[in-house]
Amino acid sequence: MTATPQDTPDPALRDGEPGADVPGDRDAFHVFDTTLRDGAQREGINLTVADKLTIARHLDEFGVGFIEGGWPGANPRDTEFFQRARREIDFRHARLVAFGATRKAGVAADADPQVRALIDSGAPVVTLVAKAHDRHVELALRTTPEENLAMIRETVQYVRSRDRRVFVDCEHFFDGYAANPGYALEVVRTASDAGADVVVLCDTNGGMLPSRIHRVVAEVISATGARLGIHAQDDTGCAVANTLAAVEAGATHVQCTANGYGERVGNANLFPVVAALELKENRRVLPPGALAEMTRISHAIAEVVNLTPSTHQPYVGVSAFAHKAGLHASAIKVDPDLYQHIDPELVGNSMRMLVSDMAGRASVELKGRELGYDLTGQRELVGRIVDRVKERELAGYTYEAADASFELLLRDEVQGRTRRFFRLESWRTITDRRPDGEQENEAIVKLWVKGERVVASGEGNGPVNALDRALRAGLERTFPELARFQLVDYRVRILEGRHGTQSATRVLVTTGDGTAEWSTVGVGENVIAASWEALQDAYTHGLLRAGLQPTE
Ligand SMILES: CC(=O)SCCNC(=O)CCNC(=O)[C@H](O)C(C)(C)COP(=O)(O)OP(=O)(O)OC[C@H]1O[C@@H](n2cnc3c(N)ncnc32)[C@H](O)[C@@H]1OP(=O)(O)O
Ligand SMILES: CC(=O)C(=O)O
Repeated sequence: MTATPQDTPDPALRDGEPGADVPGDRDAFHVFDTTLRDGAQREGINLTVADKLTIARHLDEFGVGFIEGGWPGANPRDTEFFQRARREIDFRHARLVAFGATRKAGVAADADPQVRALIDSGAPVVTLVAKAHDRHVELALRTTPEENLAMIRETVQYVRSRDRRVFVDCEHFFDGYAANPGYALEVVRTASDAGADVVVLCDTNGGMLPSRIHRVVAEVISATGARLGIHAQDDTGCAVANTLAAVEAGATHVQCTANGYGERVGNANLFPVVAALELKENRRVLPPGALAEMTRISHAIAEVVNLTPSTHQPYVGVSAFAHKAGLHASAIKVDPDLYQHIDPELVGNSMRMLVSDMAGRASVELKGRELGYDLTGQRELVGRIVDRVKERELAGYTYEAADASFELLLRDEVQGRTRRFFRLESWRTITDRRPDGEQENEAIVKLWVKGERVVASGEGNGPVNALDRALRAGLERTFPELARFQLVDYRVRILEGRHGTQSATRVLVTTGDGTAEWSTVGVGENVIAASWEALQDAYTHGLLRAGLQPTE
């Protein structure tokens, strides 16, 4: 076959770092990311080429060793990704990996268009997925066990002959090993002897538990001497544990995805895996300083895939170091280590205190400190704040999700009086359904601002929007800062469903000014009253943030 320009790996990726085969690297531990291939197999993720390039940049910056970019030749998007990644990304840490299958049964490797596409991608590393379970060979490939071994051997040899480094993903390895260990081991030996650098044992159906993974990995190393990797799906919720168990048994290559995205319920989550290896096992698997960027990188990738970051994700979730229970806070006041497994800053996260009806004095004192109030030694004041929080939470307020409303409550107690930028005389909303079916919403607010009575009105697409506009109209002349405030999020919850439409309503509002966001809460007999209260707190907090002093 005549050599085409793509027959050699991209020159920029060929020699030295980052490159194809780097002398000495064979012994290094591999952090292999497959967000762009297996992660993209998650329901609900639909990445453009631009999204994939952005994620690849984030992963390279984080310091993973390998980025599996997709399956070139399977779809135009993945093919284009490899062309553009080579041109547009100056990889500092990672090597780009093209994923594909072994040659088809009965077809020569160099004549199989899917295998050619792997070479044409220009990627210096190729992962070949191979069948390791004899039942799959028979039913899915519809070929003989011997032909499957030949498919693996010849495809690895062909890709090696084109100067690519090869990893072989043994699909369904653990199930195959349970059913026919002799054949599964033969697959590993065939791949390794043909020149695969790493033979990756895959728990494709994700049904394994850590003890089994540990035992099998140890047995395969002892029977074959091959360098092994692990690829664990998360169907039992054990993918991270399974990955760590494989490493403990001798695997030196871990395949993971950012935030655990992947087929069905997902893959081993990259972030807890690398954090465990670095912080618990004391293994250096990332460049120095990378771990401290982990929370930022995790959230940035979630943003690109357009999924809300999981608040409860280990290490990087916003709740990962959030403390709600009063007893915890009282110990944390003495030493944060008493209720935290690591210092959150090691992974770029931070400790947060939550104030709720489960808080005690220590929670309020620590939260006060977080907000810039020193409440040390003020037992009576702190006790009063705790009591008010518990009373208001009983009435339906929730302060753990509304820091700004809590800060106003705390400020009022510290100052011993309530001062605001405006005082409400009354508000009214009117919703009309016209005969033509259109709706009109209007609101009127009567306020006192700096000693003056202000009457303002507003129209909106709903009564709350009209009320918000009327409030802004009444205040904007005195407080032009309000123009910067934007409603970022608005959530309504009915508190006592059993009362139907008469239930109490809680509204949570998040407001931003382009530099920060803050959340406020309101509770009322209806959604408009609750919204008014949350909006009032939102504007008050925003004006305080802007450095203004309340007068009313
Ligand atoms: C466990 C994993 O997640 S592996 C990754 C799976 N990812 C994907 O499937 C996403 C991308 N896939 C695709 O776009 C398509 O499936 C393609 C382009 C790869 C193939 O499409 P098609 O040619 O239409 O085949 P189809 O998807 O119906 O079936 C897969 C074929 O690959 C064969 N195959 C499956 N595994 C292997 C293997 N390890 N080695 C060789 N051939 C294989 C199957 O036997 C089947 O062959 P057949 O077409 O002769 O029946
Ligand atoms: C290769 C792969 O994604 C799997 O076996 O799950």
